Amino acid sequence: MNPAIYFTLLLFIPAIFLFFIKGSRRSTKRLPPGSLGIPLIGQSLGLLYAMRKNTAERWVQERIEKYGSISKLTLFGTPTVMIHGQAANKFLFTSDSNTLSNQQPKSIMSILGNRCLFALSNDDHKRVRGALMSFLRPEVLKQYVGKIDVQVRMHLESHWQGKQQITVCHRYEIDKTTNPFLTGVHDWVSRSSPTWVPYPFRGTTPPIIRPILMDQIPRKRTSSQEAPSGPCKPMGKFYLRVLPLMKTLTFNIMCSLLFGLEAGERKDRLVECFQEMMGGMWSVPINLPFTRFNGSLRASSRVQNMIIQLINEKRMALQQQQQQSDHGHQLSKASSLSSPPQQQQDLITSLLSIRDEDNNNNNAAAVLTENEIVDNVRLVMVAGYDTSSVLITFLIRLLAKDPVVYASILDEQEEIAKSKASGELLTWEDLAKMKYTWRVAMETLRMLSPVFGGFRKALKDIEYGGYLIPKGWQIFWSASLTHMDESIFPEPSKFEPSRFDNQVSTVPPYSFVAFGGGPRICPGYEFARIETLTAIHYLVTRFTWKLCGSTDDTFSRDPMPVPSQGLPIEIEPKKKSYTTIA
Ligand code: HEM
Repeated sequence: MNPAIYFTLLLFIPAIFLFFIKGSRRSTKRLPPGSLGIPLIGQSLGLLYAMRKNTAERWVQERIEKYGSISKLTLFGTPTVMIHGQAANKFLFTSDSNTLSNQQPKSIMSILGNRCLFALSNDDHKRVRGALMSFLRPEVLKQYVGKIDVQVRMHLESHWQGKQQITVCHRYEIDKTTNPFLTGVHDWVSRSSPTWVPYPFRGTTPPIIRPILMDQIPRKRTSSQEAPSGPCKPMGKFYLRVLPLMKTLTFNIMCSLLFGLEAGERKDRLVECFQEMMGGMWSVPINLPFTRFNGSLRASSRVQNMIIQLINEKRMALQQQQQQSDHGHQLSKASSLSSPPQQQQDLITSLLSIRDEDNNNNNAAAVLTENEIVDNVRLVMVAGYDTSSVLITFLIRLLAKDPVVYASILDEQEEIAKSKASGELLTWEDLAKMKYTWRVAMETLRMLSPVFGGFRKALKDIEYGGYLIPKGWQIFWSASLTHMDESIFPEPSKFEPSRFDNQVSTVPPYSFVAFGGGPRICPGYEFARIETLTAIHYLVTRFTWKLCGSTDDTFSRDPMPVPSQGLPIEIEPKKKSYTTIA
């Protein structure tokens, strides 16, 4: 044989050998069982329908019974592998960033921006997350317990206090010239914040004995809303809807801690834009002038402008502070990421203050770009708003239905309240004493995780559980099924807070995943804990409540759990309240 041909063949033999080996290996890997369904649509509608109908857990369970703990399907336009269980969670939360990346629906990513944590990986994710944690870590957050306490009390004062009964003073015909928003016949309702209520209220029967729901009362108030004279008489019970109220509360806490924004016109504008932005978060990402997605994108850019304005103001304030301190003393520089001074500041100021001190000079570069601050402040607002409000809402429902849990929580909270002077704020140490209350919260999250699950994307072909997950496919995990696994949580349908008596030793790793796990585990855990415990403390020590309407456990997912009608309750202030509003 010609030696040239001989050597060429010799060179190709390993490549040919590798090709066959690789080919034979690939052929041993099978795609998981299940059907991809109709292209692009697949099983998306089935899952969304089940979420709405409060049967999502059953939907996932049925798939597992049919195909086992790993199956393929199509969700939201992408071929997907659904996996579940403790081992699956470990795989998802510990795989390196060359194997899996985070994956979120397109609508969410377009609204939140491409520099938010959801979109980042590797070093960028570490750097930005580290910066956020410099504000969200417990050692820093503990300074803010008092600030959150003030927000909770203000909320109760304006939205709960005096809302047990409505009193109507006068019935008025309002014409367009008096108030263009409130034409027709209205009742003047006299409470701590008087408002007009349309008459006849919802239908033909007299409004007198009809329950009036908080958000059905017109919001617009004008100078024409002067209190009319005349005798007032009680007109019936006042119902509060818990979920919208808890959303208001968590939003206010965010505004105060993230932006240093307290009540006022600016905050009201932000609420409006924020709510519009949230409206299209899970919408079909079709960007046409009349779509929900489009409205949400526009609201998101208005929120962005407001955050940029706040950034500019806070940057100027920091520069002024810096000039003053340059005259006084030198700031100590201890670590490579210098933390902001340990005085209270908001998240934006904190993020602006973090400098990369590797270059060791006064003009060290900021660790985050302006875009990164905007996108991540917006992400924190979204991630923290829907989740904690849902947890507090479902705790309120539980306390109305479970007298044993209620009595134990009340005992714990009254003990703490008794140790405080009137009007004294709660402290970090007080929260540490609320052990039982937090166990109840954890058990509530186990049985009803606000975040149903999430997605990751395979960055290369992965072999998992004997099957192939091809590169580019997404992986879907659901918290609830591991939470209901009886080999991990015996009698999973029983509400048993003692499962969390000593979470580290009693709950195996990667089994309780309401906050996710691994490098992307929720950084807002402590924040959520402080808000929840503070809210429950003041609620149980100052009010009693009972559920109105349906008292069963139903809710729908949108995608967060929403109890029927937002959970209407009837409240009664306590005669003896340990904590008075300062
Ligand atoms: C009961 C309350 C909460 C629950 C159940 C919850 C749950 C979760 C879950 C499941 C994830 C996804 C983890 C993953 O993909 O592996 C997450 C991520 C996140 N959460 Fe929370 N969360 C809560 C409250 C909060 C609060 C109050 C904040 C902010 C103050 C917050 C900020 C975030 C952020 C920024 C991420 C993205 C983290 C990353 O990608 O690195 N969360 N949360």
